[in-house]
Amino acid sequence: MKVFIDPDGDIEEIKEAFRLINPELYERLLKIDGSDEFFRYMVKPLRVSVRVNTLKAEVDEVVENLKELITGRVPWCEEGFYLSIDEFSRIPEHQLGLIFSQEAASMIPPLVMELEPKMTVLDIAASPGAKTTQIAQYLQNEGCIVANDVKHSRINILISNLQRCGVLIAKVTVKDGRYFGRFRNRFDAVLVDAPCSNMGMIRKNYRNIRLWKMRDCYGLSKLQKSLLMAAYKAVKPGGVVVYSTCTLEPIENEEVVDYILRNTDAEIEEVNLPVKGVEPFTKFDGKEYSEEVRKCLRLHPQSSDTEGFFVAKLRKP
Ligand SMILES: C[S@@+](CC[C@H](N)C(=O)[O-])C[C@H]1O[C@@H](n2cnc3c(N)ncnc32)[C@H](O)[C@@H]1O
Repeated sequence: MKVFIDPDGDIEEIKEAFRLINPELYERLLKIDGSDEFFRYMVKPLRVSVRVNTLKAEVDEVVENLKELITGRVPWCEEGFYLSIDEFSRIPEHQLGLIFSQEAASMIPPLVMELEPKMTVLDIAASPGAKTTQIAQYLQNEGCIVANDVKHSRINILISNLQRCGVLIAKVTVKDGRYFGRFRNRFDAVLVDAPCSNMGMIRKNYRNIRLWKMRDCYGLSKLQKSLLMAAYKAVKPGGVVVYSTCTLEPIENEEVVDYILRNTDAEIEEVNLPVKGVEPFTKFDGKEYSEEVRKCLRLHPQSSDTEGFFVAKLRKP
């Protein structure tokens, strides 16, 4: 069944559509952010954005060539631009690997990993490789990225994106990310762009309204805690672990970060970028989380006109 919601329609009709399609999700969203603006942005089509792949092209050169299509810059990412088209996969810059289609919020995690050439980096849940290719450009193709994903079915797309973008330093592995916990203090930086319930992706595909189930979030939260714990073990002292999701569900976000803060010596740092978020939850649904989680970045779709997103920057002392 194809879901149709008019994003410019009456706000009560938009809310009613959520309630009819998935009452459980509707009730949860009311607790997370019941504002009219939130519901309107939850269904507003996402702006198309791309990142220039500086492994293959200069930003200025691509901007000049695409100037008719560019509608603005992503304020927090020098290489990020908004485009006025929906179907860019046929434009030569894409096929040549000069640009990568990437939602503006999803450009944030690699930006806060403090990446430098020659580093050894673990991307624990990497496919299809948007962030792996971004990490490679900040490493200037010097060093090593272990790009891992558990799903065989998603490995080909990861490899083809790495090839298209000219990434020469990635070693692709197919493991459950929890496996990497055995490599203690090995990596300079680790990214956990975790599998999640995709609540923040409703703007991208309304199908996510129907698919979301609270039941799934409990299992995902458990997996996310174990992946983040493995990542934390694997990072070197002084190194950064970034945790990100495209969901707004607190048990997949603040609760996961709170778990690491309570069970390790991890320190949390603020995400220092020109992007506006909302206050993270320190209390939700009868649970209390560390005050430190206030340093996380929680993006509701209306905060910076992005998908719903969450980022935490952790450091091992
Ligand atoms: C949000 S997506 C990653 C997107 C990717 N980082 C990017 O920027 O293109 C989450 C990924 O986690 C993978 N995944 C799920 N369970 C996993 C596990 N236990 N270990 C490693 N990867 C897992 C999924 O196959 C999926 O590709």
